[in-house]
Amino acid sequence: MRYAHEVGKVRAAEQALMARLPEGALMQRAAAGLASTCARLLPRVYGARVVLLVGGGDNGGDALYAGARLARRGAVVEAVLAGSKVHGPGLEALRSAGGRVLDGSGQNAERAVETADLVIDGLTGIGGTGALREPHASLARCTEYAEGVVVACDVPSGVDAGSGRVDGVAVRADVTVTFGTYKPGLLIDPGAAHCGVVELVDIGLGADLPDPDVVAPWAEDLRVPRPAPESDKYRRGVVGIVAGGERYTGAAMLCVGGAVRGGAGMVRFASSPHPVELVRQRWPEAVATVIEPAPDAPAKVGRVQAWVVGPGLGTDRKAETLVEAVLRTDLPVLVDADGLTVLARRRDLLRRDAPTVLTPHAGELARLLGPGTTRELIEARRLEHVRRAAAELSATVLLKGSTTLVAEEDRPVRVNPTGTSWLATAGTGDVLSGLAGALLAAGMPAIDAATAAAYLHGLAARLAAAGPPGPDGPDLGRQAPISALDVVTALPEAFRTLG
Ligand SMILES: NC(=O)C1=CN([C@@H]2O[C@H](COP(=O)(O)OP(=O)(O)OC[C@H]3O[C@@H](n4cnc5c(N)ncnc54)[C@H](O)[C@@H]3O)[C@@H](O)[C@H]2O)[C@@H](O)CC1
Ligand SMILES: [K+]
Repeated sequence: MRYAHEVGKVRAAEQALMARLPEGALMQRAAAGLASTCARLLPRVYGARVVLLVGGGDNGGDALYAGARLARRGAVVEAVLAGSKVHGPGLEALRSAGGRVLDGSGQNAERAVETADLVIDGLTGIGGTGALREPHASLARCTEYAEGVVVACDVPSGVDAGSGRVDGVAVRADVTVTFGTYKPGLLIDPGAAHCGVVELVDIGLGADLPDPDVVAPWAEDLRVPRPAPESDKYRRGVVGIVAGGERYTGAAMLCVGGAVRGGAGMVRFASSPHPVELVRQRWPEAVATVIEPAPDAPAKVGRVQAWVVGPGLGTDRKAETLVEAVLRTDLPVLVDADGLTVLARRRDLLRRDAPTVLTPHAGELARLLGPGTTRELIEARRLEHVRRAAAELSATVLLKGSTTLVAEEDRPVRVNPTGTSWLATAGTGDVLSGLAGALLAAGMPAIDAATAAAYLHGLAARLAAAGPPGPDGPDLGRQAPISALDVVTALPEAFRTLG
C-alpha cells in the first residue's frame, strides 16, 4: 500500500520532528536521499553535468544541497535560480563544493537544461500554489526538451501536491524523489502522470504522521474471495442485475458478463423480454427473468445477496420504479449509469441502512451533487469531490476517470493504480458495475469490493490492450484499442494476478 498525506499534515509532522532535531537536519536527510537517487541514475557521477532548477523555497534548498553533494563527488553542477529569493545556506553549500550559478533567464539556461546529463527540478514542492509563474513556467517547459534524466524534488513543479491538479505548465519527470510520505497529487492524475517513477525517501516522519488521507493499493493488498471446498453457488454469492430495456440491450449484456467473469456463484438477471432473451442466448450461466416495473419486482427475481441496478435501464418512470424497488431492499445495492440519473432527482432513495455503492463518472456525479457542480469542476478537483459525494450521499462512491477514486466517509480515499486510456470506450463501465456487484454479493465490504473491482477492471483492460503475453509477460508498451467485451474476456487473467 502506498500512503499519502495532505500537505498540512506533512508540514505538521515535519514541524514536530524538526523540533527534536538539530537545525537543518531534516533538509539534509532529504538532500542526501535525493543525491543518492541521482547518483544511481547517472552512469558515472564524476564529470557528469547536472543542472539544478532552484525556486525560492525549501524545495530549492533541497536541490542545492543535493547538488552540493554531487559536486563533492566530482559532478559539474550548475544552478539556475528562478528569481532573486534563494535558500542562502544551500547556495553557500553548493558554491563551497565547487558548483556555480547560471543566469536564470534566456537561452543560456535553456541550453544547459537541454544538454545536461541530469536535471533536478527544485522549483516548487509542497509550497507551490496555482499555475507556475515566470520564470518558473519557462524553466519547467524547457525540461520537456532535456536529453538527460529529469528528477523532480518532492513533487514535479506545477503539480498541486494536495490534489494532483495541474494548472498550466508542469515538469514531466522521469523520477520523482519524495520525502517522508506520498502526497495525494503524486497518485492522482493529471499529477500522477507527471511523476515518472516515484521513490519515497524515509526522513523519519513516520511516528509523527497521522492516518493517511489517500492510499493506493498494490496487488498484494487486495484479496478477492476464493471458493473454499465447501462453497456452493449461494455461498459464493448470488448477484441480481436489473439492467437494459427494449431499446438498450448492450449495457445489460456487458454488466452480466462482468458479473459472470467476476466470480459470482450465480447471476440473476431481471429485465424486459428483449434483453432477457438476449442474455439467455449470450450468457446461459445467468438465470434471466422477465419483470414488470413494480415495487415487488425484486421479490419476483429470487434470492440474491447484492443488487446492481441501472445500466441501460432508461430514466423514465418505469426505471424510477425499479431503482426505488431495489433500493428499498435491505441488501447491498450498486447503482450505475441511468440508475444514477434517476437518483439525481430521487436522492431520498439513498436513505437506507444497507450499503450503497455509486459508480459515477464526473458528469453523473455533477448531476448527483446538484446545482453549482459541473463536470469540469469535478474533473479538475476529483479528490475533493469524491470525498464530498461520499459524505453527502451516505454511500461508497467510485468516481471513474483517468485515476479512479473510491471514497467512503471517514476513511482514506483509495486510488486505483491500474487502468489505461483505452478504457475510455463505451460499455466498459457496465462491465465494472457487474464485476463490483459480484464481489459485493460474495460478502466483501463495499469499499473493498469497489476497490478490487476497479483494480481488476483496469488490469483486465491493460492485459486486453497488450494482447497475448510474450516470453516476458504482457507487453504493456505496445497497446491496441479494445472493446468492453475484451475487458470481460481478460478478467480471469486479471484475477490470476491477485492473492
Ligand atoms: N519543512 C521541512 O522541514 C522540509 C521541507 N522539505 C522541502 O521543502 C519543500 C517545501 O518548502 P516550502 O514550504 O519553502 O515551499 P516550496 O519550496 O515548495 O515553494 C515555495 C516557493 O515557491 C514559490 N511559489 C509558490 N507557488 C508558485 C508558483 N505558482 N509559481 C512560482 N513560484 C511559486 C513561493 O514564492 C516560494 O518561494 C518540500 O516540498 C520539500 O522539498 C524537505 O527539505 C524536507 C524537510
Ligand atoms: K519540485
